[in-house]
Amino acid sequence: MLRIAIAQCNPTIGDFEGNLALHLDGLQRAAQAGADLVVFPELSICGYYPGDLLEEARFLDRAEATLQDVIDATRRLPGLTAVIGAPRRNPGPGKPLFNALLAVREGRIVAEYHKQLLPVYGVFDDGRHFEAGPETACVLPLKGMRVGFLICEDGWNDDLRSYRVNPFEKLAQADAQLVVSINASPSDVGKRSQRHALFQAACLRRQMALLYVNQVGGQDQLVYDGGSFAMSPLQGLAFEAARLAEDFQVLAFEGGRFLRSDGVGAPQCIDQTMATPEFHRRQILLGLRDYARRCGFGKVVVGSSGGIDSAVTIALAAEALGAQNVVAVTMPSVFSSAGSVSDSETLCQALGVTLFRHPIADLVREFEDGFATAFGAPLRGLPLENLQARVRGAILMEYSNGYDALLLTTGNKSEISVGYCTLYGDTNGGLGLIGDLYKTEVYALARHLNAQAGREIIPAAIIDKAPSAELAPDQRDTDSLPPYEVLDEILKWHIEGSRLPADEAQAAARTVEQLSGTDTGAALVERICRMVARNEYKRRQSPPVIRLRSRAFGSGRQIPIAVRY
Ligand SMILES: Nc1ncnc2c1ncn2[C@@H]1O[C@H](COP(=O)(O)OP(=O)(O)OC[C@H]2O[C@@H]([n+]3cccc(C(=O)O)c3)[C@H](O)[C@@H]2O)[C@@H](O)[C@H]1O
Ligand SMILES: Nc1ncnc2c1ncn2[C@@H]1O[C@H](COP(=O)(O)OP(=O)(O)OP(=O)(O)O)[C@@H](O)[C@H]1O
Ligand SMILES: NC(=O)CC[C@H](N)C(=O)O
Repeated sequence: MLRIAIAQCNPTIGDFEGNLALHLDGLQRAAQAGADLVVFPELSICGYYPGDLLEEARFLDRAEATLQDVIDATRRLPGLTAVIGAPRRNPGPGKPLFNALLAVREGRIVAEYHKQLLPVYGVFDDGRHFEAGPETACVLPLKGMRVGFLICEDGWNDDLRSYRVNPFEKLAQADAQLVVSINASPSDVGKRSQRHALFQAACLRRQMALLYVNQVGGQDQLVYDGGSFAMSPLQGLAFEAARLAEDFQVLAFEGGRFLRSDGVGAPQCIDQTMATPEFHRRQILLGLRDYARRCGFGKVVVGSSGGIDSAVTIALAAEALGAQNVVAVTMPSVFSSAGSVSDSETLCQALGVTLFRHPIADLVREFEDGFATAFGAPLRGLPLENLQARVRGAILMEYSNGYDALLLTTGNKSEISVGYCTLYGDTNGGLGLIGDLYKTEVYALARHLNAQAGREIIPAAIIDKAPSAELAPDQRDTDSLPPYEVLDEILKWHIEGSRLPADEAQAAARTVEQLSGTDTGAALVERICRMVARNEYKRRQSPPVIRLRSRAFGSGRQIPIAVRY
């Protein structure tokens, strides 16, 4: 019987002392539990993905020193093999490094495996710094069992056949009984079930069991969800660790089956499935917490308009960081409705968030006068609308500078897509929480947050009011845009396409097909697609948004700005 510990941890890129502490803690706990094997995630020593930090000699030296410290620590823990991830220098031709898995025991490296499949698509860029490892299986005999190793993308080709090499198949040919895969796999809607389906098919096809250990935590716009799992052809999904939280678990493996750590009976497999709004909530909470913590912010500030986007942002921030660490600012102008202030007050009272009031009418008037005096013409129309957003943006950045609070931007994916937002105005900020949610999904999340809290933390008045930027008299979003129910379907069809779940993809395609049946409908679809293309420049200058779907704006989507298309 093999006793295996899963160290589902949250390493910080470049925090070598912190990452060493995570490893030492994992080793200690594994030894105390009598484990034979403890498994950490991909690049656990330095955190995934360090990008061009991998080009810095000091970074690599520190990674090497930390790895050595972990190897040395195993000397004091006889009988325990640790599987860790680290960059390794490539003495041969090609890229300067390997993305390596090291099995270490009693102060020695007993197996070393180099990732063969280096993803260069979406948010991944492994091929930028790493050389592919040799196309051979790495198998370590352990307590009479043959344990084979893979690193993340290596396991994704058994079915997809996107690469010429198939490391999963190679392990089957090498008679591995148990595959141990170390991963840094970011989560998005549907990713968990995609992983399960893909690996379940591979395990069945090759008749091998799998232990999949994933990193957890937020890294810039990406969130890694953990959800490490054990799977076997005999049992299917036998165990799943916590999702979107650190976890440490011990299982036993014998006769092709995963068992409880004491070797008696099947492990308890708690269903970690989440409804979509709950996944959105949990992913955003973890993303914000880790972003703020890693960047050294204890507090955040948000402009509170009395609208749904700022309300959901404030509610999520209060849950992630504690209401005492969130500050909201209401900044009424001459066009603001009474509700913009009173609804902000009700919201902030319900959440326990401090609300400051900073009217902007006088400031806007000063700008108008200055503009007319300097340029000889009055400021009217869109420039005047944008000025209000920019004055608010400047005030929020003043607060951010003055009180060391991270400014959260409140844009949703619908408006970011079509550029319905003011550059250097409401796009100001360091991080966007709901920028990967279409407006209709923001409403769903608001309702979910209320249901979760068991009370109206987001007042019904905010959920029920017609969306308005309140930058001109009686303005409604529908003056410039189609209703969000229609806009969102067009955008989902255009931006997410086949990456949507089948039912959503069909609904979006159906809406676009119906619209395209009339001249005005077809023109609308065309106009929206053109708006998306024309506003790439705004997105390029906007803050990162927490990624919730595979096609989030940001690092995984590369579209040139200065194009005619
Ligand atoms: N290709 C390019 N590369 C780099 N920069 C480029 C550019 N094209 C324009 N620009 C610059 O961008 C400027 C235009 O962008 P910008 O100043 O943002 O202004 P613009 O996009 O013209 O207007 C903002 C829109 O967002 C709406 N809005 C504002 C605020 C809040 C909300 C809401 O409900 O959330 C909606 C507002 O009603 C209006 O429809 C140009 O004057 C130019 O300086
Ligand atoms: N009166 C205001 N006081 C404070 N902040 C404001 C005010 N109006 C707008 N903002 C800030 O600018 C952002 C954009 O707001 P706007 O009302 O123009 O559009 P929105 O995208 O519908 O957002 P929301 O649903 O939050 O109103 C708001 O989320 C908020 O952060
Ligand atoms: N780190 C990696 O190799 C990630 C790629 C992989 N297909 C995933 O998202 O899970």
